Amino acid sequence: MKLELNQLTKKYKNNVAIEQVSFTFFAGIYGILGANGAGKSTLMKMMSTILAPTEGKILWEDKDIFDDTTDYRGVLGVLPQNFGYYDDFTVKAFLEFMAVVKGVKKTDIKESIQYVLKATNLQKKAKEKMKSLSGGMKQRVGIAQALINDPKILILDEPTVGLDPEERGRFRQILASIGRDRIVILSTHIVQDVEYVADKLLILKEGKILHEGKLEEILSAIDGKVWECETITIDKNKVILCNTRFDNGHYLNRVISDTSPSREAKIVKPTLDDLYLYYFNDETKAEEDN
Ligand SMILES: Nc1ncnc2c1ncn2[C@@H]1O[C@H](COP(=O)(O)OP(=O)(O)OP(=O)(O)O)[C@@H](O)[C@H]1O
Repeated sequence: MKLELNQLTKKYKNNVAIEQVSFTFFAGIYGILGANGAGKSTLMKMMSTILAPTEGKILWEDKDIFDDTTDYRGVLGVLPQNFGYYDDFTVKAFLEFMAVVKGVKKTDIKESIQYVLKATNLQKKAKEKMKSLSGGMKQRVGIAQALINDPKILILDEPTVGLDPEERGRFRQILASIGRDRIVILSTHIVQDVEYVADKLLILKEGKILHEGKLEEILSAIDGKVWECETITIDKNKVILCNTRFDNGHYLNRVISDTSPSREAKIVKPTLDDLYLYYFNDETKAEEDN
C-alpha cells in the first residue's frame, strides 16, 4: 500500500499553496498539522482528485491517480471540510445513498452499512433523521460514508472542527479502531486531534513540509529549548511564551527559547503544543490580533 506525492505543487494564479512537496504514505494514520492557510485543504483536495496539481504527481501503487480517476476513487474515502448532508434522510438512507453513489455492489450494501454503523458507533441512530443529530454525530456519519466502500485510503479534512472536547475524544477512538489496515490522512490545526493517535505527523507551513516523523522524532526539534521559569530576564521578543500557570503560590511561565530565559529556568520535556507554537506562533498571534 503506497501513496506517493512527487514534487507536488499547486498554484492559484500567483499564490503558491503547495510547493514541491514529496512524501510517501504507507498503511497507518498520518496527521497533517498546520495553521489556517498552510495548504492542508489544497493538499487533501489534490489527493482526492478534486484539484489537479500545477506540477508534480500523485502516485497510487506507482500509477498517476489522474490517469484513471475512476479506478483510484474506488479505493478512496473522503470526508471534505464542508460536507453537505441531506437533512430529511435518515442516517441509514443517507448511507444507502452514498453506497450507491460510490458504486458499492447492491448485494454488499446491507453488510457495508452494518459495518460502518458499528465502526462509528451509530447503530442506535440508524433510523434518526440527519437534521436531528448533533454536530459530533453528523461528523460520525461523515466518517461512516467515507468508509462505506471499505477504502484503502481515507482522507479526513479538519474532521473535528466544531466538535466539543468529548466528541473529539470519541472521534479519536473511532479513528484508532479503523485506521490499521489502510492509509488514513487527517488534517487539523488542533494538536490534540493527532498527538497520540497518529503514527506519523507532518508539519505543513506555507505549502511545505517543515518536519515529518513520529511524535518523539519531531519533538526533538525543540529538545532543550522549552523552559519553565518564574521570571524572564532576557529580551521577551526572543522567547515564545506558551502559557503561564499558578503553581505552589507562584506564577510559572512555560517558554520556548534558544537560550536560558533566566537563572532559575529549568529545561522541561517538549510537547506537541510547544512545537506547534514554535512553528506557528506568528499565525496564532495574527489570529488573536484580528
Ligand atoms: N480557490 C483558491 N483561490 C486562490 N487562493 C486559494 C484558493 N484556495 C486556497 N487558496 C490559498 O491557498 C493557500 C492555502 O489554502 P488552504 O485552504 O489549502 O489552506 P488550509 O491549510 O487548508 O487552511 P484552512 O484550514 O484555513 O482551510 C492560502 O493562502 C489560501 O488563501
